[in-house]
Amino acid sequence: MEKEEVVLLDFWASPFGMRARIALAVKGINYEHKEEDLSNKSGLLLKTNPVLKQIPVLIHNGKPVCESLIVVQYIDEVWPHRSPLLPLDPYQRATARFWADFVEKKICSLESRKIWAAKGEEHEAAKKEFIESLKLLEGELGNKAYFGGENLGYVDVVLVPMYSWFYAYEKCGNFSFETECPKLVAWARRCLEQESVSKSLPDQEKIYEYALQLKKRFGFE
Ligand SMILES: N[C@@H](CCC(=O)N[C@@H](CS)C(=O)NCC(=O)O)C(=O)O
Repeated sequence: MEKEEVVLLDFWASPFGMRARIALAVKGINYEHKEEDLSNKSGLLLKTNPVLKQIPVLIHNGKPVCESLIVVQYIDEVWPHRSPLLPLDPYQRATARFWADFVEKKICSLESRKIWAAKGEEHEAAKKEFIESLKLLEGELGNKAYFGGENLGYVDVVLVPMYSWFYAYEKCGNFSFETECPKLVAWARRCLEQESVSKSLPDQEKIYEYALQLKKRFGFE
């Protein structure tokens, strides 16, 4: 088999980049990691994602794949034999995609950033909606170890990066995830026992410091 060339354009604090990192780690793929300076994007990023100019971009044998949900699905399809992420059954696949889409709309949305970036009523409303969404996710998790069942699956890979931001959300939002959603916190800790996750997620304190810098930079305080 010819040697594969896999490159990931990434940014350390990005939950979207973390998804790609986890999926590659789960599959055991060797790749070149290129850290982007998002205030001074590389020519390679502009060339490989000319439409959105965002990370992550997975470049597989010279061909770019953009958008983290699509990147994770691509990784699963190209390397299907090791640790499948999406279920084989079409209905279960559709269900996993539904919840990944839910995470995208409710957990990773611009609205949820108001928990750490906004004040007053805006902040309270964002916090309430965010916690309600997490509780719905807890319901979907049920008594399973992972959203994927006994093993890490697509929804786990899509959601768990947000755990690295939870501490920043808690500190800025003045609430406790452990109190609000204990089952989800236990799930996140379980995911972190897997090396593919622990080595892909940055330290929560570092993310908190970064969130404070962003707040200052965008004039939120
Ligand atoms: N929907 C995209 C979101 C990616 C995204 O927001 N990337 C951010 C970093 S967290 C980025 O590249 N920002 C630079 C910019 O928008 O100029 C995905 O899932 O990949």
